[in-house]
This record gives sequence, structure tokens and C-alpha cells, in this order.
Amino acid sequence: MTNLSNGSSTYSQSFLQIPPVKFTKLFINGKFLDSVSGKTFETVDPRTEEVVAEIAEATKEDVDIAVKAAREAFDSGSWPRMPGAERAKIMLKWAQLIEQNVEEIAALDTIDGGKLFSWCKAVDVPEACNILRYYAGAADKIHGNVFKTSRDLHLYSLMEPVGVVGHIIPWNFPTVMFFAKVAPALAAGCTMVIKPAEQTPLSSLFYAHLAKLAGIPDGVLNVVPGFGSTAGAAISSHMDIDAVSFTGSTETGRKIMQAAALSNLKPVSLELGGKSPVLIFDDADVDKAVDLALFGILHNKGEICVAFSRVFVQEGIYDEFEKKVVEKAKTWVVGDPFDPKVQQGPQTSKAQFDKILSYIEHGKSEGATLLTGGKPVGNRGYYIEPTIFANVKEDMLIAQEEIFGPVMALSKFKTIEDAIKKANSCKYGLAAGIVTKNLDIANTVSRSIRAGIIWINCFFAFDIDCPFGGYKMSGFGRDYGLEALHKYLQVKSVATPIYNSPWL
Ligand SMILES: NC(=O)c1ccc[n+]([C@@H]2O[C@H](COP(=O)([O-])OP(=O)(O)OC[C@H]3O[C@@H](n4cnc5c(N)ncnc54)[C@H](O)[C@@H]3O)[C@@H](O)[C@H]2O)c1
Repeated sequence: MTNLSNGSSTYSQSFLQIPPVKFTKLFINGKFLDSVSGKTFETVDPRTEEVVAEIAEATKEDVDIAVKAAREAFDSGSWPRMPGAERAKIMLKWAQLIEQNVEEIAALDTIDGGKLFSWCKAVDVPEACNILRYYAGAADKIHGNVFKTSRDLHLYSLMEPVGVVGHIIPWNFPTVMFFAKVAPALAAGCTMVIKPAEQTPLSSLFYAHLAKLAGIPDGVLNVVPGFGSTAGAAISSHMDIDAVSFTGSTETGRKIMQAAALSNLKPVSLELGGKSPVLIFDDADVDKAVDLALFGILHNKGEICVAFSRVFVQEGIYDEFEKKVVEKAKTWVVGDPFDPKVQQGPQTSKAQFDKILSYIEHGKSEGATLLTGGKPVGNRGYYIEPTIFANVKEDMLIAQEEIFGPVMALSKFKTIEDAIKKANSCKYGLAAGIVTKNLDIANTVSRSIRAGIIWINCFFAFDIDCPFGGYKMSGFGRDYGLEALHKYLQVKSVATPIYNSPWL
């Protein structure tokens, strides 16, 4: 039952029968278990600030047990020894089971993370199935090379599973992040331990339950909810984990790389933060550009690594754009994410809510002009008004740091060169947008911006076959696409002498 005031209207309607939370324990070696310490932590519904469930809290001891299970499953279990096509069958079955539970899983991500239920149901959970099916299709097509050599050698390479993988994921896309990590690693024949974010553990545990039903052997997939400084750190510094795949903030990425270096030098891949620019040129259709820029910053309440948080508009259309973007932001519907009319739910956690509000205060004190928003919505739940700052200078904190909330930093540019310089004047390089009808501008700018993905006249245009990752301090390594498989594979070269070969 929801009863939320959003400032302009009051919702007092239950939009969905929220399912009970069924899985709250660690999933290790095919079983749901309490933590060794018996500790639990609370997961909170950001709509109401009420506790949804007590979750078993993994610490180092639990991670050790999970890694041991994954190690045994890798060293002597069936998963890496199974033909790829057999692994694929199990992954396909898992996708099918997810499809049969879409509503329940989508509701878990909504009560855990404040995400729009309609989006989770139509996009995120179906995307989990797409990801599983894509990598299931790749599982029997992983192969090395045979090399033409200059000597009497038969020389070839093998693509071997890297071994036991540790995955650490954030809270903004609990479902998609889980499968972007787990699916390629499973296809490669790895076993794994995954730590969901402490804010959003619920769907991961449900997925573990379905993995067991699908036939993923015990020990192959272990899920250990817990905190970063304990469970996360135990993964990144573990001597028996062969690789770590991380998505989260740049600050944590640095700690993970350091822990990997100081332990067993395991390879790491880091998908980190962003402060993505969108450049809107004079020839753009202003109404369409307004829609794109707003969706780019307000989608998922701005808690998106690729959010268009820096909006640069060419001076010829700037005034019209500013007027229209503010008018439209004021009509944006903030409220209960189960309500199909709502466009923006609550921020995921109190900590995130407080952080965003403090950046807004910074923006005001730095001298940026607050055009709209800037305040919490209602008096219960972590809702924040869509917020737009103008006259944002490149050296301001709100132009440089990732706010991860519904806060747009708007400014003007004169020329293409000016736009490129501004877009690149930031430590991040995850994504960028260009809005223009001019192909020459689009081509020049897309090649000039140092970022992992460029969206021309669109936003959030992902596809499972297209690799995604960062430049600069947005990290390295790629999720999605066949590229992601390489994070979970080792290349081994094998040489054998040949005698009297009729050719070389
Ligand atoms: N590049 C991408 O693909 C992508 C996608 C989504 C989110 N992100 C980024 O994630 C961030 C938001 O997520 P967040 O706040 O959960 O990030 P975070 O770095 O605080 O946490 C991410 C994960 O790391 C764990 N963690 C925290 N400290 C750790 C430590 N010392 N050792 C090991 N693990 C630790 C957390 O428990 C969580 O599971 C943003 O910066 C966002 O841009 C990036």
C-alpha cells in the first residue's frame, strides 16, 4: 500500500500486490545459508523508508567458503568439463524460468531500488534473458587459433576458462549488472562468487534460486550479499580468485585494483563512473533535443553511469532550449514507481539522497543558477525534484563530479572546437551524446570525444552484441558483446615439433 505525497498530488492507491520476499540468505554451494557470524543487514524500501527484509551478511569467512566451493566446482566439477552446448542448454533453461517470474522479480528491484516497475518488467528483466541467451549461443563457439609458423612447429592457442571469478556489482541496475557479469563467465566455463550491492540484494538471490532449478551445478554460482569494505574487499584480495570483474564507482575501482595488485595480481576489469556530456547543435530540433536531454538525466532518477549530466547547447538555440527544458522538467511526474504514470521514483538509498542534495547545495554556493527543482519531494521516501542548473562553469564541482541523481548541469558553447574541448574537459570517459542533423559534425565530434560509447540523436541505445566500457577514469575492459568473453578466458599457446612437414 502506497501513500505518498509528491508535492502536487497524493497517491493512496496500491498499484500492485507486492510479493513477499522469499530469499534472504547467502547462496553457497547450491544452498541458502546463514552467514558464519549470524549477522544480518536491513534492506530498505526507498519509497517508504521501511525495512523490507533482513539479509544474511557475508563477511570474509563466508567469502572464503564460497570461493572454496567455486574452486572445487572448477577444479573437479562438471561445469568447465561440459561441452559448451550443454552449458548453453542450462543457461537457456535459466532464461526460461526468469521469463516465468518476470513480474515478481521486477517488483523486487522496485522495492529494493526504487526503479520504475514498468521499466523493470518491460526492459531490465527481459534483458537478463537476452543476455543469457546471447552468451548461451556463444558457449560452443569459443576457439583459439592455429598459427602459420616459420619453423617446424605445430603451434596453436587454446582459450581456457580463467577459473574462479569474483564479480562485484552496484545497485542502480541490479538485474542487468548481475547477468552482464555472470552470463559470459558461465559461457566461458568459469565458476564464480558474486557480491550484489548491499542496497539491492533481493533479485540476485531470486536468480540464484532459479539457477539451481535450471540445473547450474552446486558451487558454480555463489551469491554473497554483504558490504564493500568486508565481503567486497575479501573478494578483491582473495588469493584463490583468478579474476575480478567490477562495476561501480571510480573510487572503489581504485581500491579493487590495489587489492588485486597486493594479493595475487589477478586481472581486473573496471566499469566505473561517468559524467557524460551531450552536445546539442544549432540545427537540432529543439523539442526533440529537450526530450532527449531530459530522458538522458532523469531516466532511472539519474542513477545511471551514462547519464547526460552535462548538457552543452550551441548559442543559437540556447535560450529556446533553456526555456523549454525547464517547462518540461516541471511536468515530470515524480512518485511511486509502481504507478504506471510516474516517470521518476525515489533515489535508491538515504545515503544517495543526502549526497545528491549536498551536491545541489554545492551548485548553489558555487554560483550556478538553479533554474528549477533542488528540493526533496514529499516527506516520506527518497524523492528529489528534477533539478536544472544553468551557467555551470567547467571547474565547478557539479560539472566535474558524478552526482548520480536527477541534476542537469546546463551551459552554452559557440563552435564545434569549443564543444569538443568542453566535452573532454572531465576525468571520465564513459558515454557522450551528439544532437545534430549534420553528418559532418556528427562524424567529427564522435571521433573527437574520448568516451566508450557515442549516441548520435539517441540515448541509452545498448545492444547485447555491442561492447560497452570506459575511457579514462571510467575504467577499462568491456561488458557485453563477444569482447566480454575475453575477460573470462585465458589464452594458452601450445607448441609441438613437426618433422618432415610437406609445407609450412
Ligand atoms: N561503467 C558502468 O558500466 C557502470 C554501470 C553502473 C554503475 N556504475 C557506477 O557505479 C557507481 C554507483 O554504484 P555504487 O554506489 O554501488 O558504487 P560503489 O563503488 O560504492 O559500490 C559498487 C560495489 O562495490 C562494492 N564495494 C564498495 N567498497 C568496496 C571495496 N573497498 N572493495 C570491494 N568492493 C567494494 C559495493 O559493496 C558494491 O557492491 C557510480 O559511480 C556509477 O557510475 C558504472
